[in-house]
Amino acid sequence: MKIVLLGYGKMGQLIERFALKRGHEVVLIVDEENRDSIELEDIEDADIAIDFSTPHAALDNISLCFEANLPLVVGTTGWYDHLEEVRETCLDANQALLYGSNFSIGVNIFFHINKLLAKAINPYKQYDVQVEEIHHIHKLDAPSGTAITIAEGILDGMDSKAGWVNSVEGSGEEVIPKADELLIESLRIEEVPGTHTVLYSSEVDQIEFKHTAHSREGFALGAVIAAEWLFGKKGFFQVTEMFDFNK
Ligand SMILES: NC(=O)C1=CN([C@@H]2O[C@H](COP(=O)(O)OP(=O)(O)OC[C@H]3O[C@@H](n4cnc5c(N)ncnc54)[C@H](OP(=O)(O)O)[C@@H]3O)[C@@H](O)[C@H]2O)C=CC1
Ligand SMILES: O=C(O)C1=N[C@H](C(=O)O)C[C@H](O)C1
Repeated sequence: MKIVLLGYGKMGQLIERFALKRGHEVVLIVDEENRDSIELEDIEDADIAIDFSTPHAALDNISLCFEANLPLVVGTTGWYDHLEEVRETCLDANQALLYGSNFSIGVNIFFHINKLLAKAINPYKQYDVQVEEIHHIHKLDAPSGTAITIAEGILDGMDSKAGWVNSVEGSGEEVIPKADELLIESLRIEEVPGTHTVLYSSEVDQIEFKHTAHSREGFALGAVIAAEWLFGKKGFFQVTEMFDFNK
């Protein structure tokens, strides 16, 4: 496939490496410096775009790809407040977009088990639940997109929680969750690639369910596989639709 990379930071550069390894061609790299000079004709002949840019840039990049009829994989997080309007535009204009807060296979297995775990614990009201995410200090958004997906999975399965709230360690803002609010605690430490933990606590014990990324490689390879999966399709997809863990 001829790939346009939107964003060429930590993830964009790694995705290029995996794309080339899997026999694809990177035909254009777009970053903050050249974004304003990109015209529709620069990207129209490509097969697919992969966006790992910034929460602020992602929406503009999505519009550009829709205009150019270019299918798009979006790994960027922090824009999900606009998810519904993007979905409608995508479907109305007969375009193709696949997004995901996390493209690693391990985290997608984690998402699946997280939902099952929440449903299993739901009848046992003595357990309270909390999510913790740890990332590097350069991360622009909080909570992480992955933590939001995990929280949504828990809210789906647990009647005792109605929504989530976020607290960022060291922000100086104290967040005390109400009984029906799920706390997502965000920590920013050095160069941590991404660690997510779900904690169920009762007076007598604690259950910890944890995923630790050792590097960004799983995310990057997953994004290239997602582009291969999306190629030739039309519609609005989530990365979770690529997997069927019930087979
Ligand atoms: N879904 C997943 O599996 C994963 C998602 N992510 C998400 O991906 C995003 C990128 O992460 P990461 O690579 O670590 O971040 P980086 O900050 O390393 O890279 C972001 C890149 O985007 C560029 N950029 C800024 N504005 C634009 C624009 N308008 N158009 C195109 N590119 C632009 C920046 O350019 P410049 O340097 O010139 O400013 C930079 O090269 C984040 O939202 C992160 O949360 C990260 C890992 C996994
Ligand atoms: O910014 C990152 O680095 C990551 N972002 C994604 C997120 O917000 O969940 C995925 C991964 O955890 C790394």
